[in-house]
Amino acid sequence: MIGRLNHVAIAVPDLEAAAATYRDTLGARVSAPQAEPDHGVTVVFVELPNTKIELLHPLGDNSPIAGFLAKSPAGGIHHICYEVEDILAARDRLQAQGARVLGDGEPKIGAHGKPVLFLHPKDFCGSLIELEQV
Ligand SMILES: CC[C@@H](C(=O)O)C(=O)SCCNC(=O)CCNC(=O)[C@H](O)C(C)(C)COP(=O)(O)OP(=O)(O)OC[C@H]1O[C@@H](n2cnc3c(N)ncnc32)[C@H](O)[C@@H]1OP(=O)(O)O
Ligand SMILES: [Co+2]
Repeated sequence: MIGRLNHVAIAVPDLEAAAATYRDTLGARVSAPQAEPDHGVTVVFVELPNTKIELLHPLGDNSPIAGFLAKSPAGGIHHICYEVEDILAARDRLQAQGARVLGDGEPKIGAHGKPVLFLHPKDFCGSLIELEQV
């Protein structure tokens, strides 16, 4: 069901510093910061030859990544995103197997303009999973 690795997301306490680290120290191509108010984050994309890194910083009072950064103030890997061809079919199959789909279970439009869903980390080896329909 899952396909390519779309991105790995890293929650960071200082977005500008993290972008500079990837651009200046690691020599990667990084985007300008992009506010995603529907998701409670500001994101910088790092373009790699085979995938993307998503640098995430909390936006607003109820950011879903605030608790994660409170527990890991230096930042850390927050989620991995796999591509799926049919996100509703994937959701239904996962729920039928007992997996918890986060939020109201309906896909939202993600940072790449495609529908996304999140799966509870406790159901997937301690890793938060994002599914993106491509
Ligand atoms: C930019 C848009 C989009 C894209 O297109 O790419 C994005 O990526 S948006 C990214 C941000 N959005 C989300 O993360 C949405 C889904 N996330 C959530 O709903 C919540 O973050 C969460 C996963 C339910 C966690 O909520 P929180 O309130 O922080 O934590 P809890 O205390 O309820 O956590 C329960 C349990 O899970 C552990 N946990 C939390 N976050 C993670 C994580 N990222 N990876 C692994 N484990 C995580 C947490 O430590 C708790 O464990 P215990 O302490 O053992 O109970
Ligand atoms: Co993401």
